[in-house]
Amino acid sequence: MTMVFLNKEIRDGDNPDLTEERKTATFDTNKMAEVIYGSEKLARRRREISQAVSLIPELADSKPLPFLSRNEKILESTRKVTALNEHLPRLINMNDEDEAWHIHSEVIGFEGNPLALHHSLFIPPLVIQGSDEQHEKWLGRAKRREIIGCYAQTELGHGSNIRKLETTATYSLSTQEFILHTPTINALKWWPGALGKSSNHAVVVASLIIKEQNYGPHLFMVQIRDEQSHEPLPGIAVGDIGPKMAFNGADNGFLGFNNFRIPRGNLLNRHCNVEVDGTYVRPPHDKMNYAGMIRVRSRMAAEQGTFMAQALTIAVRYSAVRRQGFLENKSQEVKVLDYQTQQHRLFPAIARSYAFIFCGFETIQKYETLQNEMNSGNVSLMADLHALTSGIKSVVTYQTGEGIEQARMACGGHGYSMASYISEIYGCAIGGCTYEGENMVMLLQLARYLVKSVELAMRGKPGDLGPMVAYLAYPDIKVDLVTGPEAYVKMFQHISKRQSIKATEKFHRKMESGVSRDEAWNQCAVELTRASRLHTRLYIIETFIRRVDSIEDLSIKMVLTDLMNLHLNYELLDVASYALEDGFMSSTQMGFIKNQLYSSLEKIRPNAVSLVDSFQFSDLQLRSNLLNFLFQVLGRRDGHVYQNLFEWAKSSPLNQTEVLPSVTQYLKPMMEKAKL
Ligand SMILES: CCCCC/C=C\C/C=C\C/C=C\C=C\C(=O)SCCNC(=O)CCNC(=O)[C@H](O)C(C)(C)COP(=O)(O)OP(=O)(O)OC[C@H]1O[C@@H](n2cnc3c(N)ncnc32)[C@H](O)[C@@H]1OP(=O)(O)O
Ligand SMILES: Cc1cc2nc3c(=O)[nH]c(=O)nc-3n(C[C@H](O)[C@H](O)[C@H](O)COP(=O)(O)OP(=O)(O)OC[C@H]3O[C@@H](n4cnc5c(N)ncnc54)[C@H](O)[C@@H]3O)c2cc1C
Repeated sequence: MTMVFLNKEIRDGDNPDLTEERKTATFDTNKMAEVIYGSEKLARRRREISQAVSLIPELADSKPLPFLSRNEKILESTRKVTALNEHLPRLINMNDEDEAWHIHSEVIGFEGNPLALHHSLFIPPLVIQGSDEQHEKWLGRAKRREIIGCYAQTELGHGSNIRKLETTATYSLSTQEFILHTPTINALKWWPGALGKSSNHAVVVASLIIKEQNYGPHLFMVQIRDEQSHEPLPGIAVGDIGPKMAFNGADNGFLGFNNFRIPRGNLLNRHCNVEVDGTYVRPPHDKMNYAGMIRVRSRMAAEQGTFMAQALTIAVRYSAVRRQGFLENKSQEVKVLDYQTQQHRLFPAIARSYAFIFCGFETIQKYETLQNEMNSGNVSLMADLHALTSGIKSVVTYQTGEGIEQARMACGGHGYSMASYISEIYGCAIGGCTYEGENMVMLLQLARYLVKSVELAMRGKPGDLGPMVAYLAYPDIKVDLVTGPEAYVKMFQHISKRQSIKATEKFHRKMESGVSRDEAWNQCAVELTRASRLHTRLYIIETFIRRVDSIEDLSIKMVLTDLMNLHLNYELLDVASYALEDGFMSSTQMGFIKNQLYSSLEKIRPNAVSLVDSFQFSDLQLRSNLLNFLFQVLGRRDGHVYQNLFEWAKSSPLNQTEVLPSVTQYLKPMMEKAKL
């Protein structure tokens, strides 16, 4: 029987320790899901989709994924994604990217699949950079999945420094074609997802050469495999790059061109062009060809926030059923969730998950505004959003990695087992520190923007600062943290401003002492990245406060206020040394922050399970309950962990036979030999 209590679904037969947690929570998890996902409709749609997926057996994993070999993983992810495509139009709104993302994560898990990049990195650059005529030619085919594509930018020798990509696209005046060529091994495309074995088309980024002049990286639509035989076309070398830390259900690949010709019309030319006579038509912004990367980065905060939320759902539920050690009552061991250290490990990460998701919705909206403006020829918002998303991408991926690793450790030994699924989530999430721009490189991009802003403020032009950096010109007025969130923001603004100014001044001093600009920049790089992180963390705090301010439901507002206070105190404590250094923060204030932090942990404790339940991840999504399989495992909603761990172990392929060949071939002879 299911009893609904503030929508927390207390189910007969659930582990009583979890039931107890759900009963004591002070808010309605459906209402919280509406805040997390943006509206009642969006949250409800997620539940409906999860429910629909759970009723379609062919969308379930046919075996536990960690027991599969690489080939089996690719076969399984391809089976599921093609089966899913058959059902999609019935299950989701096909124009809704969030619904598509959600359903893929239910069905595929974190292993990746050969069509993931088709939708997220092949179609979007075609939409952004392709002309109407090019949309006519390829977009329909791509959307109907008549062709499969990927995004091939990174090379063996260059990823971060796009300007130095070595793949060339040389315009031939005589044939009006581009000749794609890979001049060296280093110039092989390397890493693109789904390139290795699955795609037959690629958006290829290559340096455009016209009459021996290099115009820098441009995007080209390239067919790489025959549509019938799927064999590589003559002049193309393509294959898989081998197993990776995660994403092993996907075929990241390499690609080389041997003077491979494509028509002039294959340069994606909505914003730039090469005329028949070789005249180059410039785009409205120098970095227009990088716009697709801003798009992906703008989605990463919400994406990474949900990755961390999944690991935390597993760890918090498990911590509520895991009993070990004693507190006051010596007759019953305590739930490990009652230990302050466990709370300190998990609750700030829950707060960050919420913060990243809220911040993510704002950045996605900002990108949509940019996209609309770009479509009408206005590129003035690009620089701001590039700077902002560069910082956010770097901070959230790093902190998500930290949070997931804490979740793993919080599960003790069982966290280390793949039965927890946390290692797979971790491998996928921390890829984000590297893909879409290596974190240090992107922090330094934001630092360029901060340094310029400080210079403007120093030149007495604070009016020229955008709203995101206006605080760089604010006067330093001491704050009383007791007054609430605004005081925390002001304290953080002071810290961030001071670090940006210090780094800029150091950079200037270096140059004044005769060091070249680039060398001076490098000698200040650590300080500059610190400024970028502080600026970004301040921005995330502000978005959290804005979101909580906008909530009307009192019970939700109260628990989110607790979570926000935890976030404010945890973040400020983490960077307090910057404010102690110049006396802006006193040691009394430092003590106040710590006490607030500990009291926030206590306030959140009764709501912890419901805070993670509110993300409403299905057991399938957490790989914690596979259809047709009894085992699975740590994050399961019903909390029956131990018997399912035992089922999991019994299902290991190693246990399908009592005596393994490793024993008969090697251990037995060794032991026999030792007896002689
Ligand atoms: C549920 C389970 C699901 C699982 C799936 C989850 C996730 C997905 C899985 C896997 C990942 C998938 C895909 C990954 C794809 C990729 O990684 S694609 C490759 C991405 N590559 C990069 O991001 C490369 C990073 N490098 C760069 O972007 C540029 O090289 C860099 C910006 C660092 C430098 O460019 P450069 O041309 O050299 O510029 P400068 O440094 O000289 O700067 C000049 C000015 O240009 C401004 N600028 C730079 N970029 C932009 C931009 N995009 N927009 C606007 N302006 C830009 C820069 O600010 C400088 O301005 P100022 O001179 O300071 O004014
Ligand atoms: C899971 C995954 C999926 C991917 N998918 C795709 C894809 O679909 N398509 C695609 O084209 N690419 C893809 N990539 C490639 C990815 O975009 C690049 O690996 C990434 O941009 C980093 O570039 P890099 O490998 O050249 O790192 P490098 O730049 O070589 O980084 C190595 C080190 O050098 C440092 N460094 C480099 N430059 C600077 C600098 N200027 N200042 C300071 N430090 C610096 C970095 O901080 C880092 O510590 C993927 C990568 C991964 C891991």
